[in-house]
Amino acid sequence: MNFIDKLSAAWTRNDSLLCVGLDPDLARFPAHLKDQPDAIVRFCKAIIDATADLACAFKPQIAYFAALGAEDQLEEICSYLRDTYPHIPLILDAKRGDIGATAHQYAREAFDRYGADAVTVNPYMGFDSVEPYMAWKDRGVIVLCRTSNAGGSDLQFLDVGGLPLYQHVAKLVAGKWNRNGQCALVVGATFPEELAQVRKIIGDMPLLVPGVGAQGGDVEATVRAGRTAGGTGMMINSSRAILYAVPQEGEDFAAAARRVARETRDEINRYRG
Ligand SMILES: O=C(O)c1cc(=O)[nH]c(=O)n1[C@@H]1O[C@H](COP(=O)(O)O)[C@@H](O)[C@H]1O
Repeated sequence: MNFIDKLSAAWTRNDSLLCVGLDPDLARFPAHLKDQPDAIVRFCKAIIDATADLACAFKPQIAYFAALGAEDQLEEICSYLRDTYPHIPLILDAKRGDIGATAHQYAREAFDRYGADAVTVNPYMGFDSVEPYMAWKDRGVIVLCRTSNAGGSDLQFLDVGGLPLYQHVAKLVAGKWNRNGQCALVVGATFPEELAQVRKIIGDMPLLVPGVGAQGGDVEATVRAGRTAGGTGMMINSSRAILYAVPQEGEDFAAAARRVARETRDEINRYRG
């Protein structure tokens, strides 16, 4: 099953547009895990098990692993995800961008080494830097469009032939670049007006929408702006707010993560229409 079909099936099966981000930060781990050699694997597996029935996707952020030299732990987590929850898409957040020959190596890393269903990429270097990922026709290529950070406006709002650059990217990716129907776009939940503009341009193409939770994006505004007519079309990502939810009485970290994931999923569903 290709990425888009797998995502559609996960939206339905778990009645969820919530993407759980896996951004493991040892400094924020529970004390009993911090000193364990396999702390990252144990933490991420516990989060995955606690939220798998509430999520439409999982999104490990590669920098959190690579910074610690923990790529082997990322591999183990990815293979656990693929084996245990094969119906849930695995998105590798790597935001890669490079010349074609190098991009091909990044694609091998994402799709062959980690077995990701989709990867995030940066469009700044143009089509020949994105095309190598498309050789894996059953995988998704998720292109940065209007990112969630304030500084995204520095370039993404520049006027290009009468359109802000991010809208130009949306048109390109939904049109010429989407040869195999495997593309999606990243638009931050922190910018619901732009999210609505992008949705108008791209039809039903899926959107990865980070920025609810720790970055303060408004869930209602996000869902109303980004949903498709069918009430889907988005992977709304939350990472830190779920991973580091403060346990209430009787909860461990995984139960707290589950509670916040459920609340977030349910809040999203309230506005899907
Ligand atoms: O591509 C992404 O996932 C991404 C794009 C973007 O515009 N903004 C953004 O925050 N992200 C990622 O989404 C996650 C957001 O994490 P939280 O702010 O903790 O929910 C991080 O892993 C970011 O790297």
